[in-house]
Amino acid sequence: MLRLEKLTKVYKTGDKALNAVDLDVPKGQVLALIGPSGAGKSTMIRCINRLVEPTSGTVTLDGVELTSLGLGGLRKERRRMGMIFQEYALVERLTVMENVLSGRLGYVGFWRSFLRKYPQSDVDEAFRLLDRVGLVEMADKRADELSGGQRQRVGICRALIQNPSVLLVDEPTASLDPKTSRQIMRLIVELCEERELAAIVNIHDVALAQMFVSRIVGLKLGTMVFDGSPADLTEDVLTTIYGDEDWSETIQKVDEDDEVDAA
Ligand SMILES: Nc1ncnc2c1ncn2[C@@H]1O[C@H](COP(=O)(O)OP(=O)(O)OP(=O)(O)O)[C@@H](O)[C@H]1O
Repeated sequence: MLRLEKLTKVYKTGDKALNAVDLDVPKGQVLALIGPSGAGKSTMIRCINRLVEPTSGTVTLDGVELTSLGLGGLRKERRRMGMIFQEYALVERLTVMENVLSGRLGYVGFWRSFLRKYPQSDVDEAFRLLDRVGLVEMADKRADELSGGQRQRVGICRALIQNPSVLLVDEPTASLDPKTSRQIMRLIVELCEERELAAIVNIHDVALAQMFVSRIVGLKLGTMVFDGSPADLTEDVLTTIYGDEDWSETIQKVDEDDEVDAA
């Protein structure tokens, strides 16, 4: 279970990016974080693993308070937080297998990681994960030979091989076409269910979020203004989060897409 209590971030510039956010994310739950540009979504994800230091408030993961840890303790706890990024952040000249195994760098010793010599159990797990996401045939390909969707699958495997308890996912589909975006969201949700992982997915595409996750949190100017199910995300709620627009198309699109999927 991931718990945020009164999490607040004020940047040096005076920008109040997060305003006393309280949030519990239980195991196995995938939560979509929506909100306009500048609402504080990236800041929230980065405060959880302390890539950005919160100004006040606490973050607790499975009973361990991350916000009070020193550097050594934080390094250890970061293993339990898998990150998935919009731009994949793969090492282009390394193979798919090497990129996946790099997720184990927090566990293996300095020399092993320097020589890229991983234990056989890690290699076996990497093969299992690649098989699960349909990429086992690609294990020896270089990362720069892959399509966007394939790269994101590698990014997912790299996060999962860490054996995390939570996934922090930043715009996973922003660079992907609509069909691949759905496949990636579906995969993330399925894997979180299978592995009982909590996940926070920062996502701009509201319809995509509604289609796949059971809980949506809306941020506006650093404050949580919505926490509910996709069905509760009405036009009025979207207006509260994003401002005045005609939202009927956005919401309607979900129903139409579901029909296409079912066909
Ligand atoms: N390093 C920084 N220094 C100063 N202010 C920052 C910094 N990073 C973000 N901010 C400010 O904090 C607020 C929240 O930004 P954040 O990037 O978290 O929003 P976001 O919801 O993720 O936006 P987007 O959807 O565009 O990525 C904004 O006002 C932004 O200008």
